[in-house]
Amino acid sequence: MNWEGSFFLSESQRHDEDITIKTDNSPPEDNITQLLTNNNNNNNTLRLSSHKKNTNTDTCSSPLTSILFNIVFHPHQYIQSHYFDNNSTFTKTTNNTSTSITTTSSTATSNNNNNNNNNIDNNNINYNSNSSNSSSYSHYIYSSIKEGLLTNKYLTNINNNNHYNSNMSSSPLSTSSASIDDEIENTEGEGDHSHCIDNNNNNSNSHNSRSSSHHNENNHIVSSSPPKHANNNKDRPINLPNQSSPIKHFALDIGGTLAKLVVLMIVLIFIIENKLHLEDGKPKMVRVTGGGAYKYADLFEQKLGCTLVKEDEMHCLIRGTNFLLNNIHRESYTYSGQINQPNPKEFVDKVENPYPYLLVQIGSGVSVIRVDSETSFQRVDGTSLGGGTFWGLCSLLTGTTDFDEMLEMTKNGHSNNVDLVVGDIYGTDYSKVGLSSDTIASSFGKIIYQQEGQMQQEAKYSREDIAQSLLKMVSNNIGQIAYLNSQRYGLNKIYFGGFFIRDHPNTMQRISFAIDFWSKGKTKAMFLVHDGYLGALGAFLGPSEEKNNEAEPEHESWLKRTTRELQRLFTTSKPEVVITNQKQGDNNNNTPTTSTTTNTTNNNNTSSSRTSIRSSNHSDGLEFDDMPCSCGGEFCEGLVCKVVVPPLSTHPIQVLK
Ligand SMILES: Nc1ncnc2c1ncn2[C@@H]1O[C@H](COP(=O)(O)OP(=O)(O)OP(=O)(O)O)[C@@H](O)[C@H]1O
Ligand SMILES: CC(C)(CO)[C@@H](O)C(=O)NCCC(=O)O
Repeated sequence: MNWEGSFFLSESQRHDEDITIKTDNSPPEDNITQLLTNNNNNNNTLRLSSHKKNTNTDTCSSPLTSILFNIVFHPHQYIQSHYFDNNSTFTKTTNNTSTSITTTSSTATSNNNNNNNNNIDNNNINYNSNSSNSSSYSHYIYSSIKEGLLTNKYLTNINNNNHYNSNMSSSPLSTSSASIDDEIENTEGEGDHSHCIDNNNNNSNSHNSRSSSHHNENNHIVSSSPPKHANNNKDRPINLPNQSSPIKHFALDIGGTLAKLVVLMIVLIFIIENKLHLEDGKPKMVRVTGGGAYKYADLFEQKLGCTLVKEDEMHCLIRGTNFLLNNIHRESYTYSGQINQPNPKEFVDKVENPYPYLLVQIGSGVSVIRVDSETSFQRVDGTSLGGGTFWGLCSLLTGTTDFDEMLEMTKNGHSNNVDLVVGDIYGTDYSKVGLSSDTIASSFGKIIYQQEGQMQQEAKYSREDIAQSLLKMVSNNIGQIAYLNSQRYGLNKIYFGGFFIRDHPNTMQRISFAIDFWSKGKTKAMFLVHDGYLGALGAFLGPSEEKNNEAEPEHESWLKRTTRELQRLFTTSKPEVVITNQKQGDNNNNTPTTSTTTNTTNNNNTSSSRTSIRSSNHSDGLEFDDMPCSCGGEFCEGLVCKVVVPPLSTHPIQVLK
């Protein structure tokens, strides 16, 4: 079997595609089972909504939905060739105006009762399927999710009759570069904003079709390319140029939050309906990482009948991070620790040799991983006070369950109303030991005074104060642990990943502040544009496990073939090929002699023999946003062609014990 695929990480989708699924009040595991068992039961209704505005405690939110869908199924070629190329027509009636997306095999009709109201029940789309292949609701859901249209405003009520209630508007594809929210706004209440899609099959060589769009006879925008992304560094897609066939490559990161279960549910429906788990009628493999890879292995195998390839979570995190750092221009950045800086982010154009570095992965819990080279790492520390702690405590103390709402609250709080600061104790600075009067002496330490009627001069605390104090508490603590570990191993690069960060200014500001504070300004916290997707990415990039397959010999791993394809691609588009012998990381000498591990891989080979391929049309320092790239890689914009080819080694990544 070929492991081929591409992925597409779009920051603009990240915040808007999060989905919540609620099925009765059953716990998620039961829902999954129920869903699979009662697949033909019309009463089995799933309700989807964004986690954002949903405060219902029976729901589970899904922060990773968009990326998992993108990574697992995204490839645009797939959507276009497999879905829209199958002759389907979607018609949406909005305020008595009918708009359509024309392909040819199925029909969806929208009966709009009250389009100005975002309540789901006021808008219906009856999705009438007349195609056995591509008319399933999951196709529609998937394409809508992928294009960011299934947000909180597009609450969906689905049952297995393929009757589909939604106020979903617009087409699944659009050439708009506006944010999803803008797009929603533009489409609401107006019937003629839907876009049409033509059937160009975007394979990896179809760079000429990139960003091209025109109006068809109905004056709808006809696009032969995926949506353009806002002129924002974060919105850049990442696309591997090895996508030539429908997806055979799945990767799921099923972590400690409920969210991943929701992803799992949707993914399962999608996989089953489209028989993506079968190849030539036989079960195929699905790559899964995170704790859920183990916890739900049986379920996957029983219900889908496919072989699960369990990828180790830490391996995946490191593989994903290394890939991003080595290949993606302006992936990492620092964030100012000062509040209200006008341009707090400073991007690093390219990390020439990131090793050694410390990765602090903040998910439900926190893992601290020392990465010595592309092939060696060690999980050196961890703390249970992580993203789950903030989420859980904040929920207990403020009554909201919505993560984004919590973060919103942190913006308007005054944590000094609940935190005891040095000034509260000393009345001034404690400068002798370097503590300014506004340094937090005790998180939540002021509450008890307030409750006992002391410190009456202080304002009473609000939910916002609590949320801000909690964020500071968790972030400071993680920052401190990160700093101590960086000192322990003599590392001056600390990268923070995980969905806890998710580009939230307050979170990054606090972590940066903590690192600044503890290192006395010597070390900077580094963040990653694709922070929440390291594990999923790593699983996707995992080596081919089909060692016994004759058609796919071991040395022909997916990574190697991708690399080869890249080389071929760049060679045919006549790039300037620059071979560089890269330097060792600049802080190798800092590695202390107290290190307890032995690196059994040949790091020298790994780092010195790298070949860097550059397309001549991109030089360092050039702005890449939204620029067409002549390398031929779709969406490249200078990202793909800046690829540093990893060594064609056969060693697996080694975990040092
Ligand atoms: N919309 C959201 N809903 C829920 N949690 C969110 C959301 N956005 C960010 N988070 C934070 O992300 C954390 C989960 O992060 P992530 O998905 O990286 O970890 P995980 O894989 O579930 O956990 P672990 O790695 O510990 O198994 C949550 O605990 C929460 O703090
Ligand atoms: C258990 C994992 C690795 C699951 O992702 C993560 O939640 C974690 O690192 N928790 C912290 C565990 C510790 O105290 O080291």
